[in-house]
Amino acid sequence: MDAITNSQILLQLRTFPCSNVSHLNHQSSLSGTRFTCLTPERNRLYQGVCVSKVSTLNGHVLLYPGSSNKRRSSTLGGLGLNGSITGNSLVGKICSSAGSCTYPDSSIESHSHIAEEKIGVLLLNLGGPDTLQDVQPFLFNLFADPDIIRLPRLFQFLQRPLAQLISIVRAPKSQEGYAAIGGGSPLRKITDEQAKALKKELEAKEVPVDVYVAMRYWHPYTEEAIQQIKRDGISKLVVLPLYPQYSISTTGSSIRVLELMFREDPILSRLPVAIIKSWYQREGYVKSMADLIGKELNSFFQPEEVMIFFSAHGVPVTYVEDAGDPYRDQMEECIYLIMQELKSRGVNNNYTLAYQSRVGPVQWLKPYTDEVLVKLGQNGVKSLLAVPVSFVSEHIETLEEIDMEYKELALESGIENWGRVPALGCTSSFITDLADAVIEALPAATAISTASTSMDDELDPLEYATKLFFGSILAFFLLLSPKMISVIRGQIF
Ligand SMILES: C=CC1=C(C)c2cc3[nH]c(cc4nc(cc5[nH]c(cc1n2)c(C)c5CCC(=O)O)C(CCC(=O)O)=C4C)c(C)c3C=C
Ligand SMILES: [Fe+2]
Repeated sequence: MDAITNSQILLQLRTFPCSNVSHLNHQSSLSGTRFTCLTPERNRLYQGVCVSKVSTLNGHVLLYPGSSNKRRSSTLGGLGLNGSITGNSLVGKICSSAGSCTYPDSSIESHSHIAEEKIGVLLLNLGGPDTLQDVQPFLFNLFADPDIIRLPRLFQFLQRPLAQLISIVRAPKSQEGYAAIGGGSPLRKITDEQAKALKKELEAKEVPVDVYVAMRYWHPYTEEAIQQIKRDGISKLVVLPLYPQYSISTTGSSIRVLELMFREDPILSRLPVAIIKSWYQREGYVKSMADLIGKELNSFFQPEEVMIFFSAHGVPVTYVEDAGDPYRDQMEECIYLIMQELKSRGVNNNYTLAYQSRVGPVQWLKPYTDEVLVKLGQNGVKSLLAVPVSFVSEHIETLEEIDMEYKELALESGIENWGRVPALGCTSSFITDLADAVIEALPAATAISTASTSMDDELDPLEYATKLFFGSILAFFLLLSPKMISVIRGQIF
């Protein structure tokens, strides 16, 4: 960026795919030089206003501001933390507020301010226990999340006691799993390595950033990362979940926590933020997955005979069917894109998708991984390549559930040749693609909106008290009922 003067660093894009920008058709009422940019990757038009000049540097498209110092609207993806969840509409989009797009103040203020711009990248992940002693408190944090155990509003006051109960009952089984993979989760170490690799890659692309790791249920907690971001004086932030597909229970939960923190803090609420909600459809990711699959297929004696078995983390079916979680749609599209890429390379293997890791008595997304493995074995499939597709790092569900439990089940069911594709980790083509995603998101960063969200909808106090009273009585009897206790013991854990 050495050749760019301060006033020129307004916006920076590199091969900006329009699918990553929300509300492209929105027309600004403010005057400014129009521009159109044909994105080389997808051959789509990218349009905007209020930009006086377009040029390129180091492969980045630079958009220069108009002369006004005032806040202004544009058709660039203006971001808030309160993007709504609407099925496929999230596909490939950066979180957008209500469709209005705003240049962040920091981008159009004085030159000296721009010169001080410090970009931060916040990696979101789930977190995992470092030791076996951490397992129960980690599980408590997880089950206390209203995006993981989704209680009706009336029963939400039971969230923490229920989390305490479930975490204590579940802990021994989880501890067994973590003990089998070395006594703790490798997630923190791998995520730290990914953070370092991303920083290095962005520096190589002449976009210096600080990268932070924000775990949802264990250290380093999201709150810790955000405090560090404040201390470091970050002036623009890109939020990048390490989940390729969006789910209410993963990316959605972390964003909700961020939203709460940002809305309450006068400094954070003015910080321009861009959130990349999902990125499973990015060419770099799809190609990196196809590379890994192709490589593992070649380790089989007869690669073309191998069934490619995509195993995705499940979610309860109500998330998708009642709460509008786009996770299943995104997962199916993701598998389709990976298979298209493999076909273009001459790989025409049979493939299937199933969902793993269900917890509790409710129905989860089907088909279930264990059931499909048994059926495939019974149907005569002899070679199978498992592809974990919800995560980009190794953790308990790849190292223990897939490599141990599912492998054993598959071999017992008649499958003779078993293989598993490793998680992407720090694969260089993947890290490069994440770096590109960050660069593409930067121009759309905007300060959090102060508009109210659905979370602000308050109940009438009398209605609330009544519901609480009757809810408590009902919950008390439910929890004490012997039938309920046996259901919890027998079916959930
Ligand atoms: C009970 C509900 C759960 C939902 C819904 C859920 C969704 C979900 N989770 C991941 C990724 C991970 N889950 C991990 C651990 C984990 N998850 C649950 C429960 C739900 N997950 C539990 C109880 C646990 C603890 C482990 C266990 O006891 O089985 C992890 C961390 C693994 C580690 O190594 O520590 C990840 C990562 C996704 C992607 C997802 C929805 C799409
Ligand atoms: Fe999980």
